[in-house]
Amino acid sequence: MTVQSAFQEEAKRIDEVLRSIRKQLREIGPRYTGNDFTEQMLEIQREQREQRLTVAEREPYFGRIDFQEEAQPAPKPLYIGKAGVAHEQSNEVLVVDWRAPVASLFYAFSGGEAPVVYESPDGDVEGTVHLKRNLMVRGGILERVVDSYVRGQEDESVTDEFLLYRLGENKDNKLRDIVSTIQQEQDRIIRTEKNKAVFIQGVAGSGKTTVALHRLAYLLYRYAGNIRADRMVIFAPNRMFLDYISGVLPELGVGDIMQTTFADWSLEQLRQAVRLDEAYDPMNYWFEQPRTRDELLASTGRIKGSLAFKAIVDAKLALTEAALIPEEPFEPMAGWRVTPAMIAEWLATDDGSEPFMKRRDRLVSRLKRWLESEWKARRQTDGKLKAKLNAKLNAYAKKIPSPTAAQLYGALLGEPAAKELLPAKSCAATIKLLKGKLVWPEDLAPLVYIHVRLNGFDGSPYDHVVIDEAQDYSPFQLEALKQCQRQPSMTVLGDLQQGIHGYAGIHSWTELTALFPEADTGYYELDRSYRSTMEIIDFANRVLGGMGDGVKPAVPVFRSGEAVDVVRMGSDEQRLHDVVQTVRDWQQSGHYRTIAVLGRNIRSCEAIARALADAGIEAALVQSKQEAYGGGLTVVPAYLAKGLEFDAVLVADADDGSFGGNDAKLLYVACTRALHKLKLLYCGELTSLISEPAAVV
Ligand SMILES: Nc1ncnc2c1ncn2[C@@H]1O[C@H](COP(=O)(O)OP(=O)(O)OP(=O)(O)O)[C@@H](O)[C@H]1O
Repeated sequence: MTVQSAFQEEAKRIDEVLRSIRKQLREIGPRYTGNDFTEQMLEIQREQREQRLTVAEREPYFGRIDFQEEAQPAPKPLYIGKAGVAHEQSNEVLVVDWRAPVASLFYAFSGGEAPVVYESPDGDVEGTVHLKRNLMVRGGILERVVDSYVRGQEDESVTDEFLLYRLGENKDNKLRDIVSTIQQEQDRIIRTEKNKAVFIQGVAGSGKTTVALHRLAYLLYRYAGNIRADRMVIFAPNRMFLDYISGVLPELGVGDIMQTTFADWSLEQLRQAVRLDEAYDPMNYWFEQPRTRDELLASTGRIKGSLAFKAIVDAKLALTEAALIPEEPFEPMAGWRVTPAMIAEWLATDDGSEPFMKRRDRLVSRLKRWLESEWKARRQTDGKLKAKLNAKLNAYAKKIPSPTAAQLYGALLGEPAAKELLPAKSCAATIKLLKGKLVWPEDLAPLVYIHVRLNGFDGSPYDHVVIDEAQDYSPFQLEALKQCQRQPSMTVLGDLQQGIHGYAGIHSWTELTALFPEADTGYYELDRSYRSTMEIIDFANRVLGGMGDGVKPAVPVFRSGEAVDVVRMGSDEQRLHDVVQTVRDWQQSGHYRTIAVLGRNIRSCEAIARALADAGIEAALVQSKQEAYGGGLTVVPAYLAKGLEFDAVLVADADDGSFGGNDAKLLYVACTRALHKLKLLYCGELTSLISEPAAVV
């Protein structure tokens, strides 16, 4: 078949499918707004169907795979799209949902005539693939048809032409879905079973965030009825990042998933009983200037996030639990007596995993009931006596501890065990803050952990938890989150090579994987980077290369672009002048939709933003509390750009004063934000992290 006739064949089919979709949309009819419960339920289903059909109307499908099941006489074409569609009358499947088992063939197939297998609910299905075709449909119009595999043709491997086409496009201010080009290694992770803690170590731009979001959509489809979107949660590093990723799930037909930061979530759980101390922003402190490895390792954030610190917290909680049983009996009147042994027995009959405060409340109710029954058994009637007995009960109940998380944490920090781990100065400072109901980010994990142990989790246990940028999490944070699930079902993703928050986060994945039983844990690595050109990835790999053993270089997809420029400036003034000129040139070229100027710290970025403003160039200066990312031209400290991407990136201060020998990860993060164009400027000495003189012009 010629390319032209293939195009015509597909264009005809698209028209037919679109006709069916539009007919079905028309037939859905007017909205129901009445009070009948059954009708309301049906209306929810109609609404969901309408949403699916609306997505399908924009782009009914993006792929076709011709699969011949074993024992079948001929191959059958299967069209894969974001939402499954059946014919309105015959019920024939017109489009297969990308999450359906058979669709995995489209993603997993890598060429060759050998039989392939996919897992269906009824068992493995074997067969052969005859055609793999990508189709690009925009606004209902077929624009491109690319065959990546045709059985019997000489080149039997699947080509990446369609992927390269997608990667070459410019980006706007929102991350996009990748359903049409999910790669085999990504698909494997997306389709991993639910009840596991899945860890993904992936190089910059390997699609970790994207994969995690697609995995949520997959789990909701695969385990429909068993899990719910409103019992899933995504943890991201900051609110701006949440805004950046906010478009992906709706595009995949998924709503209602909570998306939050660990800080916001913890403060919510703590019912806003404390606030973050605005006077201390750890990022401003740690990124103000280069820091040594020893400084990072000795940071109080690392200690408070450690399992050793959690052990102290657990010991304190155990003592609090033991104190639920008072030393004295409850004896409101001579001969009316409940002994500590009886109380211990009452408590022991409770479910041991019940939060302390619930057990305490239950105990007090039990004592009340006991008093009532004694009252009746002894046929008492004197109202004054009753009031006296109740007062005694209240006084006794007061002796049973009921601390808040902040009180218990503050008490713990005053004890020798805490001071053995933490500097006494730090303990005293935290206690002082707590008195003013203030905390630092590093205190949130212990506090929320204690709170949940004391009071229970506020809400239904989570069906699935996603943690993005997990290299910045501590073991204690994960322990706090584990408490909010009945069984581990998590997707935990990150990149140790981007672990720039070494003062709080992990230094090896085993710090987190060890928290789960091996049988419930999956670990995957993603090495291919889809974001940047080969030139940018090679350059970024060299920045990391200086870190020595254990570095896994990113493997680029074969997408070539311009060389990376490293340019020396004679003075700081000249440097700012060049920033303005470069930005102006890039904007005028019309090649880039998103441009970022990155600086080492907020001071450097403020100077750049001023220089741009003086030149009449509008730019958004991003600070740590930024809520949204608007695209266009952005000036942002490198540490806040993590997770984002831009068509063109200018690193404005690549000198050795800004990026010291210990800052390879930070510079790597900065360089890997660029899709198509990367330029670095420096004054004086170039940072030693860029060792390759050939790269310097
Ligand atoms: N299979 C794919 N097809 C097309 N684009 C892809 C694919 N995988 C990833 N990408 C693109 O690569 C870019 C990087 O993806 P993403 O941000 O999810 O990566 P990441 O691993 O989380 O990156 P980082 O760690 O640097 O933040 C995005 O533009 C995404 O759309």
